[in-house]
Amino acid sequence: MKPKIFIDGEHGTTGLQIRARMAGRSDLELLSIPEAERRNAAMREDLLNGADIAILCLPDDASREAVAMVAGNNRVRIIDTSTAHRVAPDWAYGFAEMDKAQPTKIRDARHVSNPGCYPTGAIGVIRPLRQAGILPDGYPVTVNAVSGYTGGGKQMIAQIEDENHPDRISAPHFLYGLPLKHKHVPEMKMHGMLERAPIFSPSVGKFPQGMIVQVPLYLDDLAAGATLESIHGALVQHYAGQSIVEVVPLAESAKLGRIDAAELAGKDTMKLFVFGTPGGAHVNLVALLDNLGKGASGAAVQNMDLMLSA
Ligand SMILES: NC(=O)C1=CN([C@@H]2O[C@H](COP(=O)(O)OP(=O)(O)OC[C@H]3O[C@@H](n4cnc5c(N)ncnc54)[C@H](OP(=O)(O)O)[C@@H]3O)[C@@H](O)[C@H]2O)C=CC1
Ligand SMILES: CC(=O)N[C@@H](CCC(=O)OP(=O)(O)O)C(=O)O
Repeated sequence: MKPKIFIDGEHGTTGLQIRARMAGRSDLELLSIPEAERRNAAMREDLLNGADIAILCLPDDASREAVAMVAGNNRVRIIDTSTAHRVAPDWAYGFAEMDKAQPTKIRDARHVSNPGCYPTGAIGVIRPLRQAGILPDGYPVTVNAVSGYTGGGKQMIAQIEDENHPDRISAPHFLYGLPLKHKHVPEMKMHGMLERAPIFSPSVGKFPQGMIVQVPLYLDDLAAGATLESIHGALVQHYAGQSIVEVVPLAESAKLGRIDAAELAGKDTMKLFVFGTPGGAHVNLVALLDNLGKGASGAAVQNMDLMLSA
């Protein structure tokens, strides 16, 4: 029998992209709710309970409600794309490349939380350096990022694309999260293995999909002897043997004059760069991804496939 998959929130930004990735998959049976019934709790509860894997593409509160709807049903496994369960100890964090043991944890989990888009980039560059002993305890990490506007879901898409929207956003690029309490900070801290919460400054650009996450570091505040090469080497070693996260060779990065935030739009991969001048004092770690690809829907499908491989 084919595994039954229900995407709760399938008519939203993340849900639609997951559905598009599943189109043409003859190995799955997709359970679907008509768009007009998307908030019909009784119908959702039936579909959730009829699924082998339910993928939640909902706001945090609605995700918690959906999990409660299947609480008595041990058969249903869940992938939650919201922030609701990303630091919950009994949920597997769905970033398969962050640790050698992670694919097995995801494969065998009943509950998987899909990582945030920004944390995928930040954890992607920070965690390998923590594990390699290069980024010391207590280092004051900062994370600066720009996202495509689809990261704000249907509401922000309308604010940017609809010229008649009452709360229209016309800025070509804007900062937000200004009180420095963004909902992604706890997962960056936990899964980045950081002692101190990073200072996270997000922004949005007037392009639909794509993301740049930057983590600049002072070399002389890292472990003794840290260089561009040793940092790059730690990333290369960490990501050896998989095909989703690419660590761009130092020589190639050195030739780049600029990074295009939308370069990986439509792709489910992530590129990591190490920038700086040999012998210089600073290094800038950069992650490039699609906020809806490896940052959301691509990762959800990757996690679903891992879970189905159990
Ligand atoms: N967009 C992105 O880049 C990323 C998003 N995520 C996360 O994915 C989740 C979904 O985000 P996104 O797709 O962008 O959001 P959207 O607003 O685009 O879509 C959410 C969908 O959920 C529906 N919905 C809202 N409340 C309920 C409810 N109580 N019961 C049933 N359905 C409901 C919405 O319906 P309606 O149209 O009626 O509001 C809509 O169809 C969020 O938790 C978000 O944080 C994670 C990573 C990246
Ligand atoms: C541009 C924008 O608004 N981005 C969202 C994050 C993307 C998202 O909703 O994803 P998570 O579920 O990972 O939070 C935000 O900053 O709240």
